[in-house]
Amino acid sequence: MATTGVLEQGERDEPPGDEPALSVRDLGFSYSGQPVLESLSFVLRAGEFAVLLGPNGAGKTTLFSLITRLYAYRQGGICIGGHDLNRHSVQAHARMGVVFQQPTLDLDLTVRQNLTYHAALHGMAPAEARRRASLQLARVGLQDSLRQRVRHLSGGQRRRIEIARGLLHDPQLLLLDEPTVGLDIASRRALVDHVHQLCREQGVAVLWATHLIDEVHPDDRVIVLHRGQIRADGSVTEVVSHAGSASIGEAFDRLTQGAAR
Ligand SMILES: Nc1ncnc2c1ncn2[C@@H]1O[C@H](COP(=O)(O)OP(=O)(O)OP(=O)(O)O)[C@@H](O)[C@H]1O
Repeated sequence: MATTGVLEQGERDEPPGDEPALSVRDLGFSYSGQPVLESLSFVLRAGEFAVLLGPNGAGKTTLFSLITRLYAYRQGGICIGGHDLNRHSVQAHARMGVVFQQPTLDLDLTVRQNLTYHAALHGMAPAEARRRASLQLARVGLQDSLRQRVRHLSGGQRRRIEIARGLLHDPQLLLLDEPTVGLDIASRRALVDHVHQLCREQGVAVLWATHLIDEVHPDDRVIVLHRGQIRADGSVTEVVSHAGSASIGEAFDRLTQGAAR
């Protein structure tokens, strides 16, 4: 089970470069005194694809809200590329891309405008922004859509554009919160396969949150979250064996006491 190696956090301004893409240490969080995350610890290495698998209400979005600093945490720590999120948030977030559960593209702008606007927020010069937009769009197979208005694209294409946007500033870590919501089965499968390929080709670490068991690939690392606690963390084989089950679906059911059904 992959639960070791969490960093001593916030000790350095410039990490040496071999730091984990993401390290979460003893993280806890409550809404109005009601605990929703309890002592979460895990480390995500460069190029690793991890599925954060949890039923509705497990705490996946809350975890993402802490990593993106929508909410502040007081218990535990988060480091991105070795940068402590509370102490060096600008450096930490420069190394992270996000695809939120709710789409956030401007439908009335073109694909290029959406991407270059985001690049400007990251301080990129216009020529560099255009170069990177073309590169990332080609990687998601949408190089011909630059001048199209987002409103005219399909749900699957829009999600790919959000992924291209998340990768525009060449982050070490890509977070995706239930990115297949609203897509049909074929588009879902294509998107999952596609992000696996990006992960392999670009070496970016991916944390993919979902409650859908069929989005787990056989070689993935799986972190099972239930009621704010990590119930298992390891390869598919390890999680299945840990739960004493015959398949990852059965293991998920057992570890979440059927909450996923
Ligand atoms: N703003 C909030 N105020 C109070 N409680 C909240 C708030 N947001 C979420 N919760 C509660 O925190 C728990 C975790 O919710 P969260 O949205 O993080 O889970 P999730 O795993 O992302 O679920 P889903 O798959 O349904 O999005 C749930 O019990 C939820 O009701």
